[in-house]
Amino acid sequence: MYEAIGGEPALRELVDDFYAKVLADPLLRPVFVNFTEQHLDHVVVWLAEVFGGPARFTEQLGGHLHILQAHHDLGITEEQRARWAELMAESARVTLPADEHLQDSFNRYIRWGTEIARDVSAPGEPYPTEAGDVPRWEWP
Ligand code: HEM
Repeated sequence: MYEAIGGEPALRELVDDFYAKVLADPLLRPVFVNFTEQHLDHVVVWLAEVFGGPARFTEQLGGHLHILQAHHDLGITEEQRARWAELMAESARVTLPADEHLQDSFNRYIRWGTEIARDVSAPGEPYPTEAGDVPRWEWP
């Protein structure tokens, strides 16, 4: 799927387009008060690994455990999760190949991933101390 998407350059375009939308969104902007350019790089590396590209998130950025910890205690509401997924779908439509199965598969991953982010971020959830491997999304 990484190759079908267009590799890292396509994911970079996707993520740039997406975070411009996120930072302009009244519902999401408050969640991203500590946003840095590095965040963009890390999300590109994460998505690359999930979709079958290089395992750099596992090797260099702390793997699955780090991403769970990064969302701890953010208190992401269902409304924020849904908006995040909606903006990501919009960005995928304009930056990724217009292949129906690819777009569907991408959005199914996003739904799954945002539900995990919402759940791990809930107030009172314990700080994550263990996690499995970074998931690899199967496609088609
Ligand atoms: C598929 C779903 C998601 C993916 C792949 C993802 C990806 C990431 C990654 C890779 C990081 C770590 C960045 C770093 O190491 O610097 C991160 C942090 C963060 N994510 Fe997500 N995320 C997802 C869902 C969400 C949602 C739904 C929200 C909120 C609506 C959110 C808000 C944040 C925030 C605020 C941080 C920064 C935390 C900090 O200050 O360090 N994420 N995300």
